[in-house]
Amino acid sequence: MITEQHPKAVIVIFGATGDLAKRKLFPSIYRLVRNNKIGKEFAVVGVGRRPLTNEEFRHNVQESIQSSIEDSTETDEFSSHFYYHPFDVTNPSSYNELKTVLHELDNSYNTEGNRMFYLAMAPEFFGTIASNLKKEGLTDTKGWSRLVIEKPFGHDLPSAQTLNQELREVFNEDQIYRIDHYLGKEMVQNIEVIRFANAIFEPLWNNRYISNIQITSSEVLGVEDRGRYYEHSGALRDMVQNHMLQMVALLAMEPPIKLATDEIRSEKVKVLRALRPVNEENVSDYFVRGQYYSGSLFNKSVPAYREESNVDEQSMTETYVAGKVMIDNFRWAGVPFYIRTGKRLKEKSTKIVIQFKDIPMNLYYNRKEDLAPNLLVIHIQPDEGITLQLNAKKTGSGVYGKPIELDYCNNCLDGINTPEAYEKLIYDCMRGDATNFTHWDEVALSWSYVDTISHAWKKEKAELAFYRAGSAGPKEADELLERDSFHWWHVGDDLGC
Ligand SMILES: NC(=O)C1=CN([C@@H]2O[C@H](COP(=O)(O)OP(=O)(O)OC[C@H]3O[C@@H](n4cnc5c(N)ncnc54)[C@H](OP(=O)(O)O)[C@@H]3O)[C@@H](O)[C@H]2O)C=CC1
Ligand SMILES: O=C1O[C@H](COP(=O)(O)O)[C@@H](O)[C@H](O)[C@H]1O
Repeated sequence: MITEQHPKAVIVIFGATGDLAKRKLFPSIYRLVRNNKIGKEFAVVGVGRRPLTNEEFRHNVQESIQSSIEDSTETDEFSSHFYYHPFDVTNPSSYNELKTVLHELDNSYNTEGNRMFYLAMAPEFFGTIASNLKKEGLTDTKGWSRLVIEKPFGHDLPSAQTLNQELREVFNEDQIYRIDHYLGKEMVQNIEVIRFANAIFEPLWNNRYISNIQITSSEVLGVEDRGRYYEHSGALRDMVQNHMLQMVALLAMEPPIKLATDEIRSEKVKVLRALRPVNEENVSDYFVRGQYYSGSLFNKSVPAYREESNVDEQSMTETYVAGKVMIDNFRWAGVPFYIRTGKRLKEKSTKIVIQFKDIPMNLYYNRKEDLAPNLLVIHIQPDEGITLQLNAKKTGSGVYGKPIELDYCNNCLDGINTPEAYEKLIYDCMRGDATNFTHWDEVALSWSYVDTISHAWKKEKAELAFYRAGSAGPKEADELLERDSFHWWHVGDDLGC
């Protein structure tokens, strides 16, 4: 049930001394308060093992929100809603004390027994925390109890199934909010509106008019201090299994009968069910994996992946993936969805390009040149907007055409400060709107698609395409499209913001 504005709750953050809490969660809660999305009826309890006092914890919270502060007089009031409760989450006896704390805060902040348990910790703790919450009665409350879990949700289908069973012993599916922060991004949410609110696109949104769709998510950062995690994950599990396949699903799904959580999720599930499986024999026809070697970015030398800390010097982990995803259904048969994502690339950019088929005959364009295709570009980040590439008459005499771009920039408009993905998702969870969280069926189907690829790669150890840090990725990713007579588009670099 979606509740109205100003939801009330006690938010328990497990992992409150960690990186995610500091960089994303505290600032997001701050912005929700500042923007009057949540009122005074909330409290946050941080859990971690470090022995901090409430004052020290509040100081950390204040530090983390520095860049979002508009009025510094508000920060003491804001941080006074934060409490710290140190314990080791594997110790069952500590949960009873937490229960008492939550009960007191429910009363002091009039939160009506509503509780959000946010697991910002390594996934091996998820099952233990959930079962202790139940055993010690923290979920027995007169309000709602919701569990928010961070990725990774398992590392393959069997481990995800085990984790899901553990969680489902305590929480129903509709109490579990699996975060995919891409679903909180403004322009990812805009995909549905662009598609379903525009008469000019929806009739063309199929294999009769679209030749291919390209989704690129490129990063400048390397693995930073996450080598230990990333070695077992790689770009396929870290980005493709979740964010990239979610974008594919949103682009390819049928219009839902209404904008309700279950309807949208069920349309996404149908897309994931229609993904053409890749197997050991054909994996190299569909997917390329790469790893960066040393190079330079913004005039600074950067090391190879194999030289990063906590990374094996013979590592075969992919830091780059390019793939051709086929959706075998009526709407999309024959239309490749090309995806690519990688670390240490030359720019930070997430973009979707929809390339329409050429018109049947070229009357206007310079005959020696290829006709410029119509492109619809959805700029996800850092710029947010839409570009439509059309053909228009070249000024002057003659009947020559030239490609022109119609740009709309979402984050250039005065006064518009796009909310952070986490800000929106925390708010959605507090209001009970699970639309932009992933349902178990989506997670399971994505894992089963990705698992066959990683099994195939394990067997064929040799195929790893190396690319220079600071480059656009391995040439093998270009060849993947060239085989289909396409190429990656690099369009509308910025929207003039
Ligand atoms: N950081 C990011 O940008 C992103 C992170 N994630 C996911 O979010 C989760 C957290 O990531 P991140 O914040 O980076 O991790 P960190 O390693 O920075 O933080 C881990 C947190 O867990 C706490 N912790 C660890 N063991 C215990 C224990 N036994 N009992 C109580 N607390 C414990 C630590 O507290 P203490 O040391 O005080 O015990 C710390 O607060 C991970 O699942 C990660 O994959 C997902 C997307 C992005
Ligand atoms: O989930 C993850 O996403 C980030 C990229 O997110 P973005 O919002 O900056 O595009 C990625 O760096 C990280 O490895 C991955 O775990």
